[in-house]
Amino acid sequence: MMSITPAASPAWQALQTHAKTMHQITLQDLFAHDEQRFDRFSLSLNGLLLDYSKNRITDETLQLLLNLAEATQLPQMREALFTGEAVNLTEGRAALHTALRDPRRDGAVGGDMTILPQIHAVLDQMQDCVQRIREGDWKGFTDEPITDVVNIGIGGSDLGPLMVCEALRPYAHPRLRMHFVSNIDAAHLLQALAGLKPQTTLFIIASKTFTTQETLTNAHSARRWFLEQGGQEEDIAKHFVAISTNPRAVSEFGIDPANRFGFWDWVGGRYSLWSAIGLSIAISVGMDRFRELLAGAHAMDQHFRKAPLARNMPVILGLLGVWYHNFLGATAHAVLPYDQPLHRLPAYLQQLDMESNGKSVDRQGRAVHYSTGPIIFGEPGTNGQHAFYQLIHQGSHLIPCDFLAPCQSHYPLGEHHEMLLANMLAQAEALMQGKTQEQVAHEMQEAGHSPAEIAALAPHRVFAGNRPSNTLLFPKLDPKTLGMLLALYEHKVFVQGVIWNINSFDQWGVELGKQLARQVLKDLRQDAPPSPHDASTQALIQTVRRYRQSS
Ligand SMILES: O=P(O)(O)OC[C@H]1O[C@](O)(CO)[C@@H](O)[C@@H]1O
Repeated sequence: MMSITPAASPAWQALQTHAKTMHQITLQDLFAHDEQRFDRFSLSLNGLLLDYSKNRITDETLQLLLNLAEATQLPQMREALFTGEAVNLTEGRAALHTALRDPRRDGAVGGDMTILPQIHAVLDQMQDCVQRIREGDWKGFTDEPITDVVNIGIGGSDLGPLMVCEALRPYAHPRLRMHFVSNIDAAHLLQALAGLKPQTTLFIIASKTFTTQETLTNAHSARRWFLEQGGQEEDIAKHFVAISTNPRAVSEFGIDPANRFGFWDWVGGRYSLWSAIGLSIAISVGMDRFRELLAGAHAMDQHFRKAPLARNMPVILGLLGVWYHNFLGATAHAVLPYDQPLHRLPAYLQQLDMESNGKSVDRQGRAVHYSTGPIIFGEPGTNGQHAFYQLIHQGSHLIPCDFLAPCQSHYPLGEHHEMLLANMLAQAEALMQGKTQEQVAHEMQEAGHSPAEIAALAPHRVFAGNRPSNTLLFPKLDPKTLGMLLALYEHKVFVQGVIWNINSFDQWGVELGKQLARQVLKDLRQDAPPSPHDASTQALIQTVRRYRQSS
């Protein structure tokens, strides 16, 4: 573990010096002088290709970044992650999501022989439930098969399962419709329930803690809806299952203990789709596909654990992010899937990355004096092109981008997919190459513009270029590939957390708002006595009370 801060290490300082020279060199120059650039700066694993050649790096940059990884003890921390050390030190816990996708039914995880049998027992329990639902043997209270599954959860108990169910929709069971309710705004629950029949609906209450306000409130409202629509108390067992580490709270809610799928405190919420939290995924695509998803993640785990740092995909992605973020002044990172089924990937990655690395205190509790986690945003292409790409191309921020696409679509239709891919490749090229004032002037001249028009308009049409991106290409978005992709990002986030010497596995920053909301909820009641708030919050509370009184 680092005793000096990473920024004080010689490796960090060498990168700072190097960054000054790299400010003078453009990507266009780097490509012009190096025909082997793609070969040297690309990696592939089981068909997943990472092209990182369009980054503002040289061999020296990479070497210096690798030195930083060694100086911050990345190899040792990586081993600590896989062997179940308490890497989440503020909560005194391991972060063993990698064990969830370990295919071995027994054996040791860091010396512990109990973990793998427990994981596989829950997978077997899931398999039984999934099979019964998919084959129509899990019957509702009128003896009809289940047609609709409503996952009630939030954060990691929603974003991962929802994103994967959307991504793998081509593999979905034709009878089963999946619904996801996360927001405490009743619009979400009521819209999901509209049109559902209680006798053919199964609710999955997904909450690691089973104390989360949004999930518990939605779960109780769903339970009331079920009873009001004709279900009886004794039918709850057929229509409600829970996924939680908290058996007591599950029983108190009234769910049959046999319908609880457990997991463990060493599974972080945002790393939990591989656990029973993935039940909705398994119901939708089947247990074999769910196991393929796990197998893909496991393949990436093996690669991350064993490949040399210089040829290691998550390490390379993590180091590139550190390079831009800490040495070239980037503050954001765009994730741009050119695949509509991956439309929730950016939202999922927001939690994975920003909840993990949005920290400003290091592992020793000291304030950090360097930037940590970037702002993650994105949308599927080509939609994003017509929204925020303007800023990426011509704005004043440096925003490294990840482009992702399958080369074959599950939805072949005319030339749609070729057009989609052409747009993605063109965007990455445009960001890198840009367009000079001379090129613009020449084009305008050819189009018949006058010299005055050219002088006035050309500066607005110039693209500086030199804007970096990674491209991830794969044959098709199947469960295994998706598993690899998601584990790739998990490990990238881990790598960055190690370099920044922060704990990527806690999330204390979400607590204060939750705590204050309890008091504000009381204060919103019409007859609430005044309680201390700042003038702004006080006035807003009064306004809400006034507006809620008027019809
Ligand atoms: O699964 P739970 O315990 O309901 O928590 C949901 C989410 O809430 C958080 O704790 C943040 O509020 C996330 O980390 C977690 O994924």
